[in-house]
Parts: sequence; C-alpha cells; structure tokens
Amino acid sequence: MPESASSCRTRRGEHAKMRHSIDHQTPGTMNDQQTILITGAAQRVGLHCAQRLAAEGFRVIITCRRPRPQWQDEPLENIEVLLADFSTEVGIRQLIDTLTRRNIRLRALIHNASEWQNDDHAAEAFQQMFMVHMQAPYLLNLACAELFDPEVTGDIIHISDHVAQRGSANHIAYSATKAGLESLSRSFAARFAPRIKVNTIAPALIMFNEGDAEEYREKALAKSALGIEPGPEVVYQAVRYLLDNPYVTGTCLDLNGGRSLK
Ligand SMILES: NC(=O)C1=CN([C@@H]2O[C@H](COP(=O)(O)OP(=O)(O)OC[C@H]3O[C@@H](n4cnc5c(N)ncnc54)[C@H](OP(=O)(O)O)[C@@H]3O)[C@@H](O)[C@H]2O)C=CC1
Ligand SMILES: Nc1nc2c(c(=O)[nH]1)N=C([C@H](O)[C@@H](O)CO)CN2
Repeated sequence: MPESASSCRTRRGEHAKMRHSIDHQTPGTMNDQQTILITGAAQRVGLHCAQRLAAEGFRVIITCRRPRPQWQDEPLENIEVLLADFSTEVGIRQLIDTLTRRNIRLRALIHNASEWQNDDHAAEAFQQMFMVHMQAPYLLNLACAELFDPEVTGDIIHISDHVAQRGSANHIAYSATKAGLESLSRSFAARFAPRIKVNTIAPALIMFNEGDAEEYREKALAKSALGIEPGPEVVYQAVRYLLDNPYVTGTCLDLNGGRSLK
C-alpha cells in the first residue's frame, strides 16, 4: 500500500539521521547487489543504460512486451528480463505483483518505456501514451515505494522529452502525456523525500530511428545549437549524475544540445 503522509513524516525523521551515516557506495561493494529496474529497456536508450549499469555492477532488471529473438543465441548479460505491457491497468499491476511477490529491493526505478506517436490515431494514441507515460509510472511509483531498500537513499527517474514544456504541433498527445509525467515526477519528489530522490531527464534528439529520412535527420539536427545526434551514452551520463548526487530531487535535467537557444 502507498505510504501515508504520517508514516512518511516518521520515516523522514529516522531517515534523516540514518542518511548521513550511509556512504553512497558503488554496487558490487555491497554484500548484496543494488537492483535497478528500467522499463521498456529491450532496445535503444533503455538497453544502453541497462548494459552500462550492469557493467558497473548493479543488478539490472528490464521490462519489455516481447523477448527479442536474438536473445536465444545472445542472451543479455547480467540483465534479467520481465515481460510487462503497460497498455492496460491489469498489465501494470501484473508487474507490481511480480516485484512484490519476489520481494525485490530497489535502489532505483527508471521509467523509460514510451510510445512516440503522432496524432493520426487521435483518441487511441492518446490513450496508449497516457497509459505508458503516466498511468504506469503513477501506479508503479505508488506501489514500488515500499520496495525500495530502506538502508540506501533511492532514486526514481522519469525520462520525459524537451517538447513536454513547449508542446509539439505534430505530437500533441505525446507532448501532453510527457508533460503529465513531469508533473507526476515533481509530486512524487515531494511525497517520497528524503527516502527516495525523484527526478526527470528531458532529452531532445538522442538517437534517430532506422528509416528516418536524410531530410528529416538534417532538420532535426538543425534544431539544436550543438547540432548532433549524441547517442544513448548522454542519457546514461545523466542517469549516473542523478544516482550519484545526494542533493538533487524534484528537478528536470535538460539534455537537449541547446535546443532552446535556436
Ligand atoms: N530517441 C530519442 O531521440 C528520444 C527519446 N526520448 C525518450 O527517451 C526514452 C527512450 O527513448 P527510445 O529508446 O527511443 O525509446 P523507444 O521508442 O525505443 O521505446 C522504448 C520502449 O518502450 C516500450 N514500450 C512502448 N509502449 C509500451 C507499453 N505499452 N508497455 C510497455 N512498454 C512499452 C517498448 O518496449 P517493447 O516494445 O520491447 O515492449 C520500447 O522498446 C523514451 O522515454 C523517449 O520518449 C526523448 C527524446 C528523444
Ligand atoms: N519513445 C520515443 N520517444 C521519442 C523518440 C523515439 O524514438 N521513441 N524519438 C524522438 C525524436 O528523436 C525527436 O526527439 C527528434 O526528432 C522523440 N521521442
């Protein structure tokens, strides 16, 4: 059950004392590995972050809706895969039940899963993006707060998008649901402090999709002052900053190559 305000205040007192006595140890030096759950991380940005965190010694669990065929021959190293589809409340709660039943102790929860749809399929697209960008993070945060390791300050990180704050003429529902995600992040930061830090990373272009036309790519690159397709490592670097910094919560980290300068 989600933590009530009063128990949160009590814990705040205990936690404040305890927090100063806990080093931010790197994983692998702990008796049991610190566990990080990343949603929608079977490909691209999420998979890159999962592989980098696993290589750093974290125990990494990822979710996806379908296992990749290549994993038959090349299984993901040191990464556990849980199947989860956030398009329905039942699907979200099935993941929560699995995590609860297995008594997983989380160091961090990274909400990376996302649909990037334009508005051609209006209501259906809005509903799907509401579920994955808002309903899933909301229900998972409420339930998983109890799964965080009480001995270590935890992190919840929401991956949003630069357009959440400015809107997007061609991705209205996408932008609106990402803005809703950023609001959720601020509310949960207030609710879970000081036990869990809660932040957002708001990228602009990180990596193109296969099939993106050259003209589209050039237009997208021209939108930022730095004009590059940085690749997923910059998201990992932002994740690492948030994990390692004990004094950052309730913030939104811009990761946009100077998109606002043009
Ligand atoms: N790529 C970029 O340039 C940018 C990315 N971002 C954000 O960064 C994050 C990562 O981006 P990227 O790697 O491109 O993301 P992808 O478009 O590759 O999507 C990530 C994963 O989300 C999962 N997903 C989608 N819908 C659902 C659902 N209903 N239930 C469960 N999982 C779902 C999919 O997992 P599966 O199909 O395996 O189930 C997919 O692999 C996203 O939040 C994105 O919005 C922001 C700005 C730019
Ligand atoms: N879930 C996704 N969200 C976004 C993607 C993506 O591939 N999947 N891509 C973008 C674009 O790169 C955009 O930032 C520039 O065209 C945005 N969000």
